[in-house]
Amino acid sequence: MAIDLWRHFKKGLTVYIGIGIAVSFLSAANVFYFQKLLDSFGKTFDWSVVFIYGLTLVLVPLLSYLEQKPKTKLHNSMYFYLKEQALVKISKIAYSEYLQIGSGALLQKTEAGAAAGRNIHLNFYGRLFKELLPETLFNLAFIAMIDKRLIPAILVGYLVVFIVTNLLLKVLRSLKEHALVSEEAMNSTFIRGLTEMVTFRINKRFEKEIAQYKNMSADTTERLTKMTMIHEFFFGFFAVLVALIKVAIVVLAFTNQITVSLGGLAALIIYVDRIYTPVAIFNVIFVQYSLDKVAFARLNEFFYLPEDKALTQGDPLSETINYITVKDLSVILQEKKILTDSTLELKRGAIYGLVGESGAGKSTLIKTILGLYQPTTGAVLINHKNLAAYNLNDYYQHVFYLSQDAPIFQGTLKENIIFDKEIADEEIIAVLEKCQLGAFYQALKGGLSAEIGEKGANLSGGEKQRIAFARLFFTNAEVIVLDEATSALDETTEEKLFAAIKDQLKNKLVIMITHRPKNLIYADEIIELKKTQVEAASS
Ligand SMILES: Nc1ncnc2c1ncn2[C@@H]1O[C@H](COP(=O)(O)OP(=O)(O)OP(=O)(O)O)[C@@H](O)[C@H]1O
Repeated sequence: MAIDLWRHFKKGLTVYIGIGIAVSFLSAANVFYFQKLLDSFGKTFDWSVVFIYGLTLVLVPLLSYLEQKPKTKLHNSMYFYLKEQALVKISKIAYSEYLQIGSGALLQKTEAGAAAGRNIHLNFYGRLFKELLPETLFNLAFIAMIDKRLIPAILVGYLVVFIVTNLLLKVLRSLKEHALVSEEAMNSTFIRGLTEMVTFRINKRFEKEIAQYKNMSADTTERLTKMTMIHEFFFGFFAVLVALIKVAIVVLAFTNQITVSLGGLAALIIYVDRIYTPVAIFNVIFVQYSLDKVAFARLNEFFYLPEDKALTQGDPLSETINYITVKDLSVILQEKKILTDSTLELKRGAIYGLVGESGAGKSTLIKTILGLYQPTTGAVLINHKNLAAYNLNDYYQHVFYLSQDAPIFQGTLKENIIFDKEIADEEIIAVLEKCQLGAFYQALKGGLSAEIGEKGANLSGGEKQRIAFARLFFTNAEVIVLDEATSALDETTEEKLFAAIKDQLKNKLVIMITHRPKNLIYADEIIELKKTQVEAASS
């Protein structure tokens, strides 16, 4: 899926470019009528010329003001739209691809890519079509109306300006490229430092990290300063070049080598600025464009990553899930055999305790049952029909899953328990009591609206697990998957929690991964997973 900003912002871009073309035309026409006025000075007085001159003069600032609205709208919405699309992509991306992208790197990629996408469409192509091209063409057309013979000389001027400025900009480009690379490296060091506070502090890594950041920042500052100086030199140099052309025109006119009226001469001097400035601007924005293209291409690579089509395609699943069968299942991930020929028969109404040494593949088995990983061979059957034939979004209506990683997200306590369901506060509070979180809730400032930090910072591991567990009371799913969901709880709390959820688990198909043999008393059947093989054992 490539992002087509042209199509999405067609209306805004058309208005923006349309107004720009009108402004360019009116500015060029204004000089033309100014020349007419000068040439008729002291001879005739034509009201219509004065009127058009005045009108072109007044309309330019008016339209320039109106242009600010589509421009500002596009500037913000293009950037936000690209980031919104990154969220849409994450919602559909294949799980195995998702695992390969680091969240820090993705954050950087989307920030830089969204800004680059906006620059390419608005600041490069937008400016080219609304300003640079029309300004050049309209002004050339009006110059031709003064004297056609000037056009070839102006075109030679273009060539000279283009070649000279291009040479300078090659240096600018290489500097910008290096500055971008060092800025990226700085950002990763920065993000790493902010997110890995505890690991870096205990391992005494911060000193090195800060020194590294300091060095990089000095280096980048140096490059950015150099870049600005070349920028400024470029515009200064360009201004001298245009000044020389203006002097040449005056000399040619005064030595009668070109025949031109006084008004024509004044107009020519103004036109020279207007026809050469777009070349200079083009050269500068082209350098930025070629760099932005790289950042935007990187974001597009992310947009092209495979999506999990099974999320929306396939048969609907409305009937209750009574059976989950794992049949001759093998899973290979990154050329590593994780599961081999595993076979299991699971029924609704039973709790299955899934055990096995660390790395045996318990989570991988669960994730394959959840449709996150695809079987390499064999299949997962839902009510005796291949899971691959079903639409996963429908399947997830029937599934409740607590992962072994921190299951808390940034948001309020209430959101973390019921997501966007509508449930009375008293009901939620009663569930918190059942989940052994009564005292925690009483002490919490802000109650259910209290903000819980990213990944549940400020909460103990056990509190996080119990909050996530509270979700179980608000689900209608008949398949319950608990992946070491109580590993951080002490035995007494865990016992109380299991006693409280007993009724919730009745008539459900429950798969419970656990490393604690004691927890197996809750299981009707124990499944022992050995490395690369699943074996069903008796309860
Ligand atoms: N996406 C992946 N790509 C490659 N290898 C993976 C992937 N996910 C897991 N593995 C590997 O598969 C093996 C099984 O991992 P898994 O997490 O399923 O084991 P587990 O039995 O749940 O372990 P634990 O009890 O420690 O949580 C491990 O060796 C792990 O490194």
